[in-house]
This record gives sequence, C-alpha cells and structure tokens, in this order.
Amino acid sequence: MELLRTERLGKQFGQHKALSDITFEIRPGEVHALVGENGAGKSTFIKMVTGVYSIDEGKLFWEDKPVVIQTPQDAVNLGISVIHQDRQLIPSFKGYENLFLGKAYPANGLSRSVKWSQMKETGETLKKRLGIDLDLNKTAQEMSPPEKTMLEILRAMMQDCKLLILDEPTASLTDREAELLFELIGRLIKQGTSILYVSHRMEEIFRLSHRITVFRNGRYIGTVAKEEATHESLVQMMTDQDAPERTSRPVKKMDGANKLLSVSGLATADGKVKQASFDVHAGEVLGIFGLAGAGRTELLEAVYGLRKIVAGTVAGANNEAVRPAPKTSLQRGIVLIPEDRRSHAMIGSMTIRENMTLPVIKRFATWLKIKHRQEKQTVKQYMESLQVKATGMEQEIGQLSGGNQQKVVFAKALLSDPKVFLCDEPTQAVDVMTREEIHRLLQRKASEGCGVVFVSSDLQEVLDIADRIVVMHEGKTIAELPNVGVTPEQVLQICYRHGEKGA
Ligand SMILES: Nc1ncnc2c1ncn2[C@@H]1O[C@H](COP(=O)(O)OP(=O)(O)OP(=O)(O)O)[C@@H](O)[C@H]1O
Repeated sequence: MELLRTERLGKQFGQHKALSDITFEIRPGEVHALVGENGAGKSTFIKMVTGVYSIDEGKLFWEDKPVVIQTPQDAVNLGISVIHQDRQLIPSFKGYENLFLGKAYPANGLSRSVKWSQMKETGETLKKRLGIDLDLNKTAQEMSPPEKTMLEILRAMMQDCKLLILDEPTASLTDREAELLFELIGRLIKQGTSILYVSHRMEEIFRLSHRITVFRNGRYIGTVAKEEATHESLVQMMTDQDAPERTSRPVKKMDGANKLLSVSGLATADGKVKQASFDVHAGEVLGIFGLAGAGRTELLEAVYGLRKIVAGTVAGANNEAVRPAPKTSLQRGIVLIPEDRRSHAMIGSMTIRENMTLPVIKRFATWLKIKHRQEKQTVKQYMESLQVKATGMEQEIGQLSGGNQQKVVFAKALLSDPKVFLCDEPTQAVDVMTREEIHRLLQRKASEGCGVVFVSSDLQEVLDIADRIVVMHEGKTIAELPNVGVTPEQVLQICYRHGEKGA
C-alpha cells in the first residue's frame, strides 16, 4: 500500500506554471526527502497536498483511494500535518493550550468550563508516548526554537497524523538541538508515521531519509534510494550541472589590519545581551557562534541600532563611540541582513526592483527624475549573479519562493555598498548552489577591505567561512579563537562547559 500518491499534479499562477506533471508516492513509515533549488516548487507542492492551494491539474490518492483535499482541515482529517518554518503557535498561550488550537477544548457538562486538567493529561500522555521532554506549562514565547518544534510535532500527533511534513525544520536549530529532533523522527518512524522532509541541508538528507525525490523548475526529476545517491548526483539532478566547488578559506594574517567596528561590554535593556565585546577588522570574516538563546541575533540588532543599549560602547573606524540607530548605521556603512527577512527586510507587495533599490534610490536620481535604465541594469546584474528565479524584476517579492526572497534581501544589502556586513543566518533556506555563491561573495567583499560578521546556527558553516570565531553564551561573549585547525567539538565544549558552570 502507498500512503500518498500524486498523479500528474500541476499548478499555475497567472502565466507562470509553478508545477507540472508531478507523479510520485510516499510509502508508510518512510522518511522521504524532497529537494530542489530555490523556486523548484517544493512549497507549492506542500500547499497543494495540504489544502492551501487548489489543485489545477492531476489527482491525489490516499492509501490507494482517490481523494479530494480542498481545505487544510480536509488534510488534517486524513492525517496530513505540516510544520512550517514560521511557527504556527500563539506566543502567549501555554504549551498545552497550543496543543488544542483548532480543536474543541474539553469542557465540563453543564457549566461548559474548560477541563484544564484533562488538557494537561492528554498532553502528558502524548509526550510519554513520543518520548518528548517538554514543559507544557511554559508559554510558546518562553520556549526555545527546538522546544517550539517539539510542541508543533506534539500538536500534529494529537490529530493522529500519518504523514508529517517538515519544511526546513532545522533552519533555526543548532546541531545539538537538531539531534533531538532527529531522535524524535526516529521514534515517529518506528511508530509507523511517514515523514516528508524538505531541506537544503545535504548531511541531514543523507542521514535521515530512506528515499529522495528531486524537483527542478516545477518538474519531477526522479526518486532515488538514499544508498544510490551521492551529494554530486543529487546536485546534478537538481541543477543539471556539476556540483559547485566548495569555497575554501584562505588563511589570513590579521595583525595591523584596520579596525572597522569595535564593540565593548555591550548590554541591552531587555537583558538578552549582557556583556558582549568584539572587534571587526577590514579584510576578515568574524563568525559568531552560540547555542539557541545565546543572544547572537540580539547582539547584531543592538550593534545596528534596533535594540536599546544600556551599557557598553559601539565605536566606528575612528574609534569614536556612536549611538547606533538604523539610519546612522547605514550612513556609516553598516548593513544588517536580518534572520527574519519577511518582517524586517522586505516589503512583500513591492517588486523585486523596488525592494532592492529603495534604500539607495538617490543614487539613480537626478534632481528631475529617476534614471530607470541604470537602475534596471544594476538590478539585472545582481539578479543574475545571485541567480534569482523570478518572472522578471517587476514581480512582487512576496510571490517568490523563500530562498529567492533571501537572495533579493542579500542583493539589496550588497547594493548599499557597505563597509561592514552584519549577517544573521544569511544562507538559511537557500539552496546549495546559492549558499556557496553567498560565501564567495562575502569572502570577496572581505578581500576588498570590508568586514563581515557572520552568525549561523550551523557550526560547520561558521568553521568553513570565518577567520576568527567569537563564542557567545547567555548574552555574553565568552571566547575568541582564530579559526586555525578549530574543530566543532572544541567550540561546542566551550559552549557546554560554560553552560554547566551556570555562568
Ligand atoms: N502565490 C504565488 N504567486 C505567483 N507565483 C508563485 C506563488 N507562489 C509560488 N510562486 C512561484 O512558484 C515557483 C515555485 O515556488 P515554491 O515556493 O514552491 O519553491 P520552493 O521549491 O519551495 O523554493 P524554496 O526552496 O526557495 O522555498 C516560484 O517560481 C515562485 O515564484
């Protein structure tokens, strides 16, 4: 028996054919990876089988019988749940309240008062069955990223889920947190649940999946057993090209290099950053690593001027302390590429061109008019170098796939010609080819005299790209190491040793 089979599935947006002729099946109890470049059609496929998008062409079969899925509830009723990258939890609700979202709360007969104890009990029983360790009395906003993922998985399993779709589930998890998720996936599989696993991270795909399906440009390219696939063969299927060469990191001597930014004893009003210090020099990539909750994002935001600072200093190239604010940061040549690009770095209803050139439009303006030809030429050049997949530069950015939105946000930052890049997870959700391109671009910028601060929860990525590494723990910078022969174990040991000391 097959759990889900699609037959010649197709989807059209206006003139654009996003998916066509998708025929493949997911078997009971398997981890089935779905891979493809940014814009290949993975999210569109998920939305079609979960009732978010209508099906323009083709058929669906569930447990070998034809089915029609018209609404998300139809999908849930069959046993299909999806966990998106952007969490679908109510922040102020406790864990067990979130578990019952969209379901009737258990109530006492006549008084109709909610049976809280029964809700908690249901949650606890489910936790035990799945071997999940999570405090359901915490509100969603008090939970760390992996705890939120666990909560969402618990919620899906409450609905008797047979096919769990995970869309880039490790995007905001550190390695150790991802381990917990992988263990849970192992338990779910043993209990007979199937997983459709969408990710750009090759190591995870090879580690977890039984079979791998590849989409390219909205088409089904093939399904291979994990044992038959290699990194190179998958990239070849995804791109019809040979795998890109991984960027190697030239060893640099930093002595005497110019300081571009100096942060000392920084603390923020909300207490997320307590005592952070680091310098950024021209010519270097500085990696910042820490476990979730270490305050990496908050530190970058404070340096850029998005968070109130209550202690410490931020100084520019001339060593003069400044009061960071987004507007003055840009003027001083500091740009932030934020993690949450959808709410912080783009305007969904504006076009790719408008999004890219908005902050620098003056550059294309005379006192009479905008020099559109020059503006378009520049946008085209950046779209080509970052391989943005779109119908053209006048397409609304909100219509692009997640990874392609990230590329536009990145291009926008490059266009403002900064001296210092503050990059928060800049390669999150981008495909392998673009990830290498972004690494290459940042290294090139460094070699041209810029300074790059690179935050990633993927430790291997930090080790691959950084010249120096600063380690953070609970809002403090606790170590700084030149990245020469550093192993992931060494960095993790620093994080955990500090954690045990409760520092
Ligand atoms: N609502 C929409 N309107 C117009 N075009 C859309 C819409 N949603 C998706 N598309 C287009 O469909 C194509 C497939 O996008 P989709 O989001 O499915 O890709 P993806 O494989 O999930 O990419 P990523 O890895 O970047 O998330 C893209 O070219 C995208 O621009």
